[in-house]
Amino acid sequence: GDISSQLHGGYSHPLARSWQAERQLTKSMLIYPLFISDQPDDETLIPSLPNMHRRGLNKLVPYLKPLVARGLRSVILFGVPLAPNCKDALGTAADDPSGPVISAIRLLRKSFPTLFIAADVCLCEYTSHGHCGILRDDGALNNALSCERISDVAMAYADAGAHCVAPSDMNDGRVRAIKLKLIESGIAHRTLLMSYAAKFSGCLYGPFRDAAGSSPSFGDRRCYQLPPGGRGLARRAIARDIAEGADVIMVKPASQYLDIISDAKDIGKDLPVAAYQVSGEYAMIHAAAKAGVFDLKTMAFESTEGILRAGASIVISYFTPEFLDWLEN
Ligand SMILES: NCC[C@H](CC(=O)O)[C@@H](CN)CCC(=O)O
Ligand SMILES: [Zn+2]
Repeated sequence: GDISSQLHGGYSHPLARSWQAERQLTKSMLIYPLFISDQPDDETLIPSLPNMHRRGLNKLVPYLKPLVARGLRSVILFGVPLAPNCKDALGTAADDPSGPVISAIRLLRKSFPTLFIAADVCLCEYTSHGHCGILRDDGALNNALSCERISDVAMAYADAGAHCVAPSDMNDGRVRAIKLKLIESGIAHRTLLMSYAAKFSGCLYGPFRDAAGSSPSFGDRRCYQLPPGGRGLARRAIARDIAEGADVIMVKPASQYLDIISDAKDIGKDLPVAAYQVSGEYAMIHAAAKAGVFDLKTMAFESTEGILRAGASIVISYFTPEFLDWLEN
């Protein structure tokens, strides 16, 4: 055939193959999720999430010290309130000043001055009903009350010193509500707003819900997380959150939604796009590797390279500790 039919020469050498990628995975792209227990000495393995633990305040610094030394740059905090009867219809415990997330923000800011600390903002870990907001009598989310409450929780985390607040609730207009309060209180200049803009309902969050005790007590999240087929809705939600002041747009889950990551980069070409490889994706890769389908490390990289290829430059990944080692060698 003519000369243009010959491509092999462009990627026959390993270095030339690496040049074909627009983005390479680096340690600074990784955000590591942490489950913070309200029991100070807790350090409990999470059966459904291989190698993941929930940890109390007394166990956090010793655990993170070697990871920060190996290049950990960022964490995102999820509270796991275990105290009996601490959950109510408003998720009051979410912004308890002595609660797990606010205490951990203060502790980590003090202990690791260079660590970028993001706080997930939602109510589902703290509400008696397990939904990501405040409910109406008919069981649907009360949008106005939920945005008011979510933005209050975001403010509490930002006031405590979080570098980033990340609303994962999917209430309409919560990004605007948070941004307005950040501006009004004069801390918008030091707080990054990362929106879970396109977050889909589905079966990939089970292990997380086991870990965080955040399953809905009735119904599901199909009326506020996006329908898996809703590409247009995702594009509209991404455009809306950018207009409302999001500094980073996140897509979640990741591997089953690479087209959405690509859309997010297309719509938000002037913003960094993040993707969250969720608990179900992570557990599935571990299960398949254990079953001998593929090598764990190879698939951890291959799935993440696909997420980067789609347009993400930030990855929330439970593989972060391993990547710190794998990227070193
Ligand atoms: N606020 C929703 C939490 C949501 C899971 C759910 O829908 O219950 C995600 C946390 N942001 C789950 C993350 C994961 O599965 O890893
Ligand atoms: Zn939630």
